[in-house]
Amino acid sequence: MASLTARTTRAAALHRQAAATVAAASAALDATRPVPVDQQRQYQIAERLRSAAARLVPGWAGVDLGEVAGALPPAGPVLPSFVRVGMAKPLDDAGFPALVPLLGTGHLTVDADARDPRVAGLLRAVLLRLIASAPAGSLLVRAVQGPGSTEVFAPFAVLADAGLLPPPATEHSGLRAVLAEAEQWVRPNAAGRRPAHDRVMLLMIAALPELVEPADLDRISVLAEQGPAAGLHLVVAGWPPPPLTPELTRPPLAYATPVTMRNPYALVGAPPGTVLGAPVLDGATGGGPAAGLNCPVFVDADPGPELIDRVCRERAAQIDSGRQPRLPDLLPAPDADLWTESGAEGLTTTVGFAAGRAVDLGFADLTPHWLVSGRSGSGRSAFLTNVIVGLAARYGPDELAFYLVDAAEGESFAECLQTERDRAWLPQVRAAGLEADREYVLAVLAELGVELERRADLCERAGVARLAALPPEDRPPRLVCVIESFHLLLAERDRLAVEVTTRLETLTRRGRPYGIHLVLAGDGTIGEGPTAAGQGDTGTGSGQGRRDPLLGQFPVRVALPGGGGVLAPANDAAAGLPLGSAVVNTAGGLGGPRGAVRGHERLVRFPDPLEDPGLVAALRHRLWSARPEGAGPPTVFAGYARPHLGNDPVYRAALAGRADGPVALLGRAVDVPRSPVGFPLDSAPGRHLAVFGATGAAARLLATAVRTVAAHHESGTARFVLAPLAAGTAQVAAGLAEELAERHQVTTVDGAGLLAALDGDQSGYLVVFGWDELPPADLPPRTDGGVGPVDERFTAVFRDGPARGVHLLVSGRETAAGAACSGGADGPGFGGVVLVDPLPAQLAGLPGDVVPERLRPGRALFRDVLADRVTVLVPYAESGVDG
Ligand SMILES: Nc1ncnc2c1ncn2[C@@H]1O[C@H](COP(=O)(O)OP(=O)(O)OP(=O)(O)O)[C@@H](O)[C@H]1O
Repeated sequence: MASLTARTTRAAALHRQAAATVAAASAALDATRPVPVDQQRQYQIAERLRSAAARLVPGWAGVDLGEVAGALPPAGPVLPSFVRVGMAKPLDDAGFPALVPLLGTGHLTVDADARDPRVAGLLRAVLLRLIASAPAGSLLVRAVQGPGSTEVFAPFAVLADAGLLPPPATEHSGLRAVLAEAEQWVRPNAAGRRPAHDRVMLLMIAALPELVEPADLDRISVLAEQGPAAGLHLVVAGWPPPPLTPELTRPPLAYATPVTMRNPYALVGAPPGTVLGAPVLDGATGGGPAAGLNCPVFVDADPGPELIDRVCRERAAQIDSGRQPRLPDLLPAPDADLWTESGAEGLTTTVGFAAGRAVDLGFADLTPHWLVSGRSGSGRSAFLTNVIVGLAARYGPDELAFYLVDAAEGESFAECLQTERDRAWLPQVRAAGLEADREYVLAVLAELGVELERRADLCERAGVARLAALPPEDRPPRLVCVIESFHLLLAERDRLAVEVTTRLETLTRRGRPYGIHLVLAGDGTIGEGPTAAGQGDTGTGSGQGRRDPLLGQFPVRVALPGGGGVLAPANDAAAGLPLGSAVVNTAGGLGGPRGAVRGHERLVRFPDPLEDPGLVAALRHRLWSARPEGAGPPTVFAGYARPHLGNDPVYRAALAGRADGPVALLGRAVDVPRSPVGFPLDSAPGRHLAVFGATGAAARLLATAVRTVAAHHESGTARFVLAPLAAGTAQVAAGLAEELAERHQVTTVDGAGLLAALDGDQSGYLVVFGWDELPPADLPPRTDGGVGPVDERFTAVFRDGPARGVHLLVSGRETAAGAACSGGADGPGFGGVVLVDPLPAQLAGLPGDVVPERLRPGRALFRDVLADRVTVLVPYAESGVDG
């Protein structure tokens, strides 16, 4: 016990002795303050240096921060090369700004760290000057603060959201992460060249964290050597580190201007590559005399949190509002070669700008599908157009193909497609659906499903798991399917909605390795977030708190104004977004702690591509001119339009005498290739056609079908008997008769005449407008007591008419459809039945589970009874052949 007490007493005495020695040494060192030799000359030199400094650093980098008030000076046009660290005072009443070179030249070290409040103040002043004078987005800052210096960067916190200054690292691990980032910044590229950054990175270390290791110090030394040539500059307080052990002893940093803290002033050493004045005693480093500024420098005081906060807020706002990007900012340089990018590993384009930096987003393994949401007028079309033209400018048709679908009214994708005024299209677009039916969307998804299987098969045969592993010559292009106004597809929760969802689930789940990508865009009701209508539900009925299986396949979420629903419920990053901005999140919408920097989320600004419509048109023409030889335009399905018979390839072939047997053409299918829908009138039993619907609409569709049948016959080789039995059909029949009579034999008859026409054995087409008007009043009623025109003479036509070249082509009211379809008890009925604008109840009465539950107005359903197939179609425009 006695010896312990003695040891403690001795230790205390030694401590007191050491403290006294330090105090004495400090006083002695302070007494070495350089004394001016010639006072008069000092005044003159100080004056000259003051005006030189004002010229060298005219703005924020040199201003007296204590005098900044009212309106803040603007940022400079370029990054400042020098920055003020304090006032050099050769005499008490003569001083000049002490400037040190930093950005573009080297580094700054301070021997004490930021636990010394003067050092903390100096660091804040230097950082404030640099941030305030740097043009928006040109300076990135990374900060490290160790124990006792944890609040150094706190007043700069608002810069975190602008992406300029992430929260400082405080732990050893954070230091290592920052060093790794800085090393990445200076790392030579594959060609061995230093990276040519368009920005500068500033790494500020206010104090080294605890537990730093010799290897960390070595990394800092190496960064100092490599940094200036690669746009990295260091400000390190507490360097050289205290030489506690030989392992922790380090020489001054390369290219650094050293500042040595004294009391109450500091000494500024010679900047890299220069010698200043006479040697000063560099007692702090123990390194003996070193060239430096031969007078004391009073380092700049802490600018105070108010000024820092004001400046940072203003700069953050400026960066945020920034220069409004324009479409060319998103595109490759106009004089760059076209289509140089490979899509093997993915597709990438610039979608906007954050803090003055381009934000790229792509379709790749980790980001295979995107969900884009925004209220009407939020710039959704603008955002999508930017993406489409951005990709089209980078990847040629060998690398990329688009399917573009918009379910809503509007002019979407018009910039990508041929129009009457401008026949140029984007050569990557395969098919487009405007104001598309839900059936069209389903057809697109079905086509993609077939393509998925084909690609899976291709990969399997090549023994690879991904498209990217195929040899370039065998690798099909990546497919990007954009479905705009997606919310309309699932608004009705019927069978079709379920089918759409199921197909989407398959495609999104399995499409990734095969280069099939989906972009679903919709209003604020899609998604899982608080503003989404379904609260965790795409409309598929899979909500109730469970993760929606479809949405789960979309790691990329883009929230435009009003579209916060695609972000996670707790992520309100999209609240209050202005037009022209979007939150781009690549983590399925997940947020993170407020204020923390979210590497997976960016608030971007994007341009209105049509601000200058000539730009998109010029690009479209350039890409179109470069299209592969023989490439045709995309097939465009416009849901608002009626197809023209004159454009139908089958009809054209018939007119040119190149068609096979006679076919009654009905319209174009609601499918991707817009297939002509026709019913062949060959000699097989049941080759009779019935069209049911409102009298006028059914009659007109029938008349057009009859025209197409006539076109299949050489002049004078066909006979037509027209029977306009239903009220209001005479005019249609008369128009048709007049037209047909130019090339064929035509007779117009009443009910009795029709029956008489059945008596002969001549071949021909019996065209009845008003099938449900049979039997006519002037004939005796049916003998079997039933309704409808079953009569033994009709029975014979049904049974063996086609074999004799006799076909029934009839129209009737929708109410007659059910009774007529069976034809009669004795034989096959109509082999082809068209329902024009059918009601849901009529559809429900049809056999088969592929029949839709309801159709959009202006559509018809064709049931090929003989082939057991159902097709939704758009009937031809009633003007017939105006092509
Ligand atoms: N980045 C932008 N900056 C400024 N204005 C924009 C921007 N993007 C779009 N706009 C303008 O906003 C309006 C709506 O844009 P857009 O048509 O792209 O939105 P939308 O969400 O598709 O709307 P809607 O669904 O009603 O068609 C247009 O007048 C467009 O010119």
